[in-house]
Amino acid sequence: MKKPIILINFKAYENSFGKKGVDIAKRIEKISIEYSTEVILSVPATMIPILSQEVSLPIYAQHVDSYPLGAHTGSLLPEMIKEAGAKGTLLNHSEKRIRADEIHDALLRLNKLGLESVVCVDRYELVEPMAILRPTAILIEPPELIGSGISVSKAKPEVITNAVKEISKVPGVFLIAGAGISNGEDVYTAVKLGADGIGVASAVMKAKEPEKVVEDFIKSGIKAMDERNDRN
Ligand SMILES: O=C(CO)COP(=O)(O)O
Repeated sequence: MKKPIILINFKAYENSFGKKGVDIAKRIEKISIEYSTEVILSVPATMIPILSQEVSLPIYAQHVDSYPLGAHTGSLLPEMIKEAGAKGTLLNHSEKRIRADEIHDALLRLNKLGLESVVCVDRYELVEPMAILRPTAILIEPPELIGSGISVSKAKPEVITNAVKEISKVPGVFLIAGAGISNGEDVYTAVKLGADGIGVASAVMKAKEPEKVVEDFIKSGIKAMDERNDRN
């Protein structure tokens, strides 16, 4: 993953899929290329094949099941998203919680397949226990702020600073902060507090000009990383 990490969760908005989904992905790709950075798009499963072909950005699923291949109707398995072109997946988003044993099993599979993984947690006490299962990154999001327009950076900066302390115990796992991220200032603050980047959905997916919002995020993330002397 490239810092500052900007992860956009498409969720299931009306413009998350179909032609509108491709259009928004392409607009984000254009901005990302302009700033020589990388924006991760976590998209509905149906969009993985087309977006993996049409845009050069890393495409993630939003969830995978941990069942083995076989008789499991309706399942989305790590092998399937890999074959569809995904580079990784979110796991345990607050809108798609799974059990700890399922997270463990899914991570084993994903790591074996060479897929990246972002495990979501709702509190800092879960950062270290999840990080030792070796995901690529942990995404910390207080659920009450998700979709609120009030950012974790402003409303609960201590969630980020505590999570940063916890992640430092497990070298090699990135920390992403999210929930309510709305503007460049929110991104700047999150990164200055020690996060490797941000996760966002509504501020981008509901925007009239999503590429402008993403540009503001990228510029602010780069500025904060440069001030930390920590950009790669
Ligand atoms: O859930 C989120 C990203 O995974 C955050 O959602 P919002 O950016 O809408 O608060």
